[in-house]
Amino acid sequence: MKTFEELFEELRAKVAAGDPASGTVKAVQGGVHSVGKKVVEEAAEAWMAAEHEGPDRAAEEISQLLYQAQVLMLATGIELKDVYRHL
Ligand SMILES: N=c1c2ncn([C@@H]3O[C@H](COP(=O)(O)OP(=O)(O)OP(=O)(O)O)[C@@H](O)[C@H]3O)c2ncn1[C@@H]1O[C@H](COP(=O)(O)O)[C@@H](O)[C@H]1O
Repeated sequence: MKTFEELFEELRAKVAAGDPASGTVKAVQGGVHSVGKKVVEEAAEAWMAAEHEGPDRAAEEISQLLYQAQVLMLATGIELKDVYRHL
């Protein structure tokens, strides 16, 4: 189990190091347009799971949505504090 902040730090470090085994590094290299499509895809899957598949499946899809949101932040050069100041 990991928190939102712990996941972001893990992904940030992998991107900074250019870890060749990391799917996140590949996704960030694919650019904002490609990552943005994954955000929309996971948002739709989270919605469908919440409406039709129950809370466990919804939680799983929401975790993927949060992950893709973090990948979008990394692809855009946005840090946690840049987002948090809007909350
Ligand atoms: N939380 C995630 C995570 N959620 C989703 N994904 C990836 O995002 C992609 C989602 O693509 P798809 O929509 O095709 O997923 P899917 O397999 O069809 O599943 P569904 O959405 O249909 O349920 C897949 O490649 C997943 O592996 C994730 N990849 C990584 N993480 C975390 O990020 C860490 C670093 O990962 P790497 O960068 O790969 O080392 C990992 O340890 C995990 O903690």
